[in-house]
Amino acid sequence: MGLLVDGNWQDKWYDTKSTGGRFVRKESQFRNWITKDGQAGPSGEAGFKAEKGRYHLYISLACPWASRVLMVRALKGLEDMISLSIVHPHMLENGWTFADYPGVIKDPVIDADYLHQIYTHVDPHYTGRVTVPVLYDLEKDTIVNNESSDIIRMFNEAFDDLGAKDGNFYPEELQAEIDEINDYVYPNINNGVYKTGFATKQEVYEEEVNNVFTALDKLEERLEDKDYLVGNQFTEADIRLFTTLIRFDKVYFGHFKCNIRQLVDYPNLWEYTRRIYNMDGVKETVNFDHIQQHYYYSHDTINPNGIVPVGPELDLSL
Ligand SMILES: N[C@@H](CCC(=O)N[C@@H](CS)C(=O)NCC(=O)O)C(=O)O
Repeated sequence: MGLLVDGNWQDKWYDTKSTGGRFVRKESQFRNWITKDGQAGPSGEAGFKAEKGRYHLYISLACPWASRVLMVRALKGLEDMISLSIVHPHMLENGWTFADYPGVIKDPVIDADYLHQIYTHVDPHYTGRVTVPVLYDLEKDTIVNNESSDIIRMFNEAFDDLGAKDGNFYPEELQAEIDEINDYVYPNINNGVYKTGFATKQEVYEEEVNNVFTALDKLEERLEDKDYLVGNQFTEADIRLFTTLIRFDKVYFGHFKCNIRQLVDYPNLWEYTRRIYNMDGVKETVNFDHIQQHYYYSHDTINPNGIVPVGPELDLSL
């Protein structure tokens, strides 16, 4: 685990000392948008027109943020238009790597050993964390964007005229409600499990774990008489919640000590998770081996011996 400082890799764990035991996530730095006509998107510069074969995606199958992007790529049928690299599940002293492991897909750009080389390839003085997902422009040889919430919005529509599958996960009439639920789910659940697991003070942990379960209780209620979070149709809000929920009992319950209840104890949330898991193309984006290997083996401050648990067994059938 580490970061780049002026282009130099440093092996360092997250700093929670300066924040009173709290994990504070940094903003992603590459924020350009692929658009239908190459005009600038909501942030960044123009010049990234949607074209088949021009863009490449780096992901980790373990990562819930990268998995959102992989999921939308599958749901929109973009596999033949946007190529893919998958990193090794273990993120250790060199960060994400392309070392051999079942499921790893190597880097086509510079045959990098480490993902941080892709970051310094486009910016030799980059300072910051080296995260997945990364959306790369093979034509301009640069990173377009490394923020999953942006990338899923571009995939939702930018390739529609080039043969992407039907389906709009951010329809105009539901945008306000989707934004509102995202603003609740992100701090309390998506990032809430990380704030719980990475807390280095008891009182911070307790505050965060209670937040996570208060939020799960609320969502359980919300799903009492509906199948999806917003407008009773499957939207981006569900995609963003799902990639955290599918990891919940396998890693967040044990490894991150989010253990007041298991997800299987919530009838509505558990059925909802299974419903989405069984949608066309979704289960292929979920790899429990990479998920468990990553968290339990990479975070040696939390689990120093790197023992990866065998359970729990999950029945994800409908
Ligand atoms: N806000 C980013 C977060 C991405 C992120 O933190 N990814 C994790 C993997 S789950 C990562 O690569 N972490 C490496 C690090 O923090 O050094 C997004 O949503 O794309």
